[in-house]
Amino acid sequence: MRTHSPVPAPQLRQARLKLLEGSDFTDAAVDERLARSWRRSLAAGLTPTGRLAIPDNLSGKELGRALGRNHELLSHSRPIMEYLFEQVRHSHSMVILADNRGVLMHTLGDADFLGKAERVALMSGACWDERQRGTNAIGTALAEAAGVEIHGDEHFLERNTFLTCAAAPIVSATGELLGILDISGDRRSRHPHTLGLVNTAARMIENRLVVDACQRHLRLHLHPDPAGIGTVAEGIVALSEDGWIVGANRNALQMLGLASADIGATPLFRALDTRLADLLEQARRRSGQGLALRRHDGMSLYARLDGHEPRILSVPATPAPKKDDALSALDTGDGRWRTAADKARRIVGKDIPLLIGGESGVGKEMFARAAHESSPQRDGPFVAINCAALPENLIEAELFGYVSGAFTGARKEGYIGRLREADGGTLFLDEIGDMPLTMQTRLLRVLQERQVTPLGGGTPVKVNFALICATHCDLPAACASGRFRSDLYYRINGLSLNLPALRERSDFAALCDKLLAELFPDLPVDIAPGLRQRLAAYHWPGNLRQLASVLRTACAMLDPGDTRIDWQHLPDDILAALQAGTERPSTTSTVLPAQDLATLSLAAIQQAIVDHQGNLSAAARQLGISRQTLYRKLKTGAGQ
Ligand SMILES: Nc1ncnc2c1ncn2[C@@H]1O[C@H](COP(=O)(O)OP(=O)(O)OP(=O)(O)O)[C@@H](O)[C@H]1O
Repeated sequence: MRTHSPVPAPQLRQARLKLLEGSDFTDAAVDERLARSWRRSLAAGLTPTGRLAIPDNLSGKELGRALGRNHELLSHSRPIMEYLFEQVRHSHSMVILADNRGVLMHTLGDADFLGKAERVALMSGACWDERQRGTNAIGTALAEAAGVEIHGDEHFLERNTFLTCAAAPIVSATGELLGILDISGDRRSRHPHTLGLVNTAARMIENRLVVDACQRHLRLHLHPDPAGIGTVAEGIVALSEDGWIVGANRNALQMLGLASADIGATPLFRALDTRLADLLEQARRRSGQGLALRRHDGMSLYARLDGHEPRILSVPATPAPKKDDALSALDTGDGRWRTAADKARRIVGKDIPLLIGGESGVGKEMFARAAHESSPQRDGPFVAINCAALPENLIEAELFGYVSGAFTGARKEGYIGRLREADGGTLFLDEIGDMPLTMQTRLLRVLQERQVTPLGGGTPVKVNFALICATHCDLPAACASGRFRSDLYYRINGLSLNLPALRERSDFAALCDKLLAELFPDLPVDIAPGLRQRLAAYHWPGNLRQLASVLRTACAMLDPGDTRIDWQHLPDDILAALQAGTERPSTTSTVLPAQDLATLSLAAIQQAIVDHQGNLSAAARQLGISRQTLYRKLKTGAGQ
């Protein structure tokens, strides 16, 4: 556990003996970390010459699942492990990747050493947690969350003392310990630079993971020396659209004086003497050249800005004060969503109609309900009508009601209609752009006169409701082409808000946690970190509705007692999309070009219809969209 020359074996053996006798063994031979590790080994019930209590290799099936869970880590580590192996080839060594439980995932080794290694279970599926194998580089690096070298007799178990090992942790963009990279070899092959080599390789893997996980974010590549940017020593910071640090590698945390717990909880301006808007302005002025930054203590840092330009800069750089209402209960941290909620809060109860735009499934109806529940009329009814789903010949009767015997098939006692049902509460007209023109005229009259006349005559009845409309379509364009009455458009558009598509949101992880907590309030289900990153990069044509449906299905696939969603639990269509690489590609914009998106959506819809032998309802269910939405998307080439 050192970078200088190893301590002679007899001295170490004597210190270990003292430990076993319960006397003080700490002296120059045993550094602090090694002493801690030996004590942990002893506390786990191990003795240096004792036999392993339980055979701990994972079965083939368990290993397969572990490999699935660590898919991202493995795919980024493999090329670097191969490179590393080239450096140590013919030195009786092997390169090992272990997961965050110490289970060996992948090994590359010299043939002559592999046989020896297998005898002590240095092979895929074996677990090298300290509690099972005593002090060893992999287990101890995990326990200490730091790079360590364990040489010869520093190993707690006698059977492992022929080894020399150096291991370094691999940490995710959000500070989670993902696994351990290790070089193990015959103790005679020890090289003083091995730990440095492993540490560097682990940082290279981390940098790849951070860039991959934060593809859709603006990234700051930092170093105190301009020449350090782009090297393994660079710091990488990912920023949300509203200027919060949402990911970072360990180099960056060190450069900014932050801890991993600060990721997601720190705005950029708290770490650096700049705000996101100033940074972007500087980047624009210096077009492509490096940026000069300063920490609050005056230390200079140089940076390069990479990734996507935020689309919205007008969001507040500090989080809005926590509001205890139904809208804040839906707030999972996205800047654009929060801005929309703040605006909605200002108009509720003020007789200003709200018009909510956004793609299908972004949560327009949930937003409308929450706006109602955050309003003074929250104790009144919330009446939701989907204008696209109502058959044209029934819509009039449904909305305005009718008197007894108004038409064949009408209820004997008549019907007051949905508009009157909303009296004293909120009327939510979903897909208002799909309302037939004749109906638009009647609705406009109701909104102007504030009274409803039922079909078949009868006296007009006063109504009083707050109005919220939602649409996926471009209403100004519909007005221009005569499909929507512009006087109605102005009447319903007191305040218009656009909710962001899921792929544009910066709070994917928090959103998943919220959905999972809602689905399983009593079970702490989570998503394997690698998979979560890939899901975050997917383009989600069905938005939150699709995400909720995928998580629901994945949860249903969990074995009893399992609480982690991984690749094998995903529905086939998502799995295929992720494997085919149809996640959001890293373009220079946070949003896919509309044309590409339409093509992808259409392809996904057509595939779903084929998968379900033409059954549109089943295809819509699989995609997590309504049947009407599926029809519409087919009609428009998946454009809206
Ligand atoms: N904030 C949220 N938290 C949790 N789940 C949400 C949220 N918003 C939406 N969802 C999920 O997405 C589904 C669709 O939401 P909603 O019906 O509000 O979307 P929409 O934009 O009105 O869709 P459409 O345009 O197709 O009518 C909900 O049933 C719910 O499962």
